[in-house]
Amino acid sequence: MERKLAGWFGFPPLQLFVILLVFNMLSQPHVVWEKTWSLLSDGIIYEQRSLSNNQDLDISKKELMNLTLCDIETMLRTYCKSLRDFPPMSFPTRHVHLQQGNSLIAAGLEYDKQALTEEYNNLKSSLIDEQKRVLYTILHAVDTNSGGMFFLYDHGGTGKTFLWRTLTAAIRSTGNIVIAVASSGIASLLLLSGRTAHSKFSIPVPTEQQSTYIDYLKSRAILASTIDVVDQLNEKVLKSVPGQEKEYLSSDKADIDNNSDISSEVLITEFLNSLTTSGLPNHKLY
Ligand SMILES: Nc1ncnc2c1ncn2[C@@H]1O[C@H](COP(=O)(O)OP(=O)(O)OP(=O)(O)O)[C@@H](O)[C@H]1O
Repeated sequence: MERKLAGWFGFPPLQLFVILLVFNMLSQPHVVWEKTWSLLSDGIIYEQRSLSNNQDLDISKKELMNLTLCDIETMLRTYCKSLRDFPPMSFPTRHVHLQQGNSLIAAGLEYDKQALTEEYNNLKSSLIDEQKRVLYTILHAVDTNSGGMFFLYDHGGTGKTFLWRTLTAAIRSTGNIVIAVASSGIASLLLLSGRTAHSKFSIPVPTEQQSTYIDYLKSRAILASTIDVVDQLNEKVLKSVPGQEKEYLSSDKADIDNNSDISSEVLITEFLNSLTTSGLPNHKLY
């Protein structure tokens, strides 16, 4: 099970566990948690030691489990979910503050600069001219501390995220901080160490029925549209078109390699139907 968690889709295990929870793909999350918690907590001791600048920092098993649950709870909140939604999953008994100093700054600087420099050079070498122009314009604003607000827009699949990754690697490789935020949890997964804006900046999300999350943020921040927002709008507009809606279904199945770590039970039709892929029209399988 641990090997599967580590291998699936290339997500870090903790993030993958959260995604499986959010998509209700674990029938017994607490069993998976009990069997894999040590894998999920991988990196937390290292993180705590470097945040507290104390390489001898000792963390008990109970504390480590609690810290891991805290991380899971924080990630779930970005999807408006909580560990309490998945009983009998454990809930962190308290928020542990082992960190000393400014943990946000420490976390923002905690990158392998050499690896990032290599990644930057690698990504940069394949940029097309238009991407390079945008990259250098923004890097110039950073280097000269002149500030600015840049909107990058184009059709899906034209390389915006790729450029964003190049920019992030460039800036982080020089020891500067990039705060990667997106307006939805799904979009934030595409960004290196990305979080939703409301989670990162602790923007409260209203719970009144009449006000929606989008309306709330619209009055406070400029949002870039993400694929899921575009899909929602698309659906809304299509619903307002007069006439009867007709849905065409595709027939297909996942081609699972025998040696693959991906289990066929995971790739259920409902999950495949929840995916929208850049460059492909939305679809429904049956
Ligand atoms: N300069 C490039 N060199 C190599 N591959 C690239 C380049 N630019 C983009 N790609 C690849 O093209 C694909 C689409 O790019 P990307 O995901 O960045 O597009 P996008 O504009 O962010 O799409 P969307 O708006 O749908 O999210 C990705 O697989 C990405 O790795």
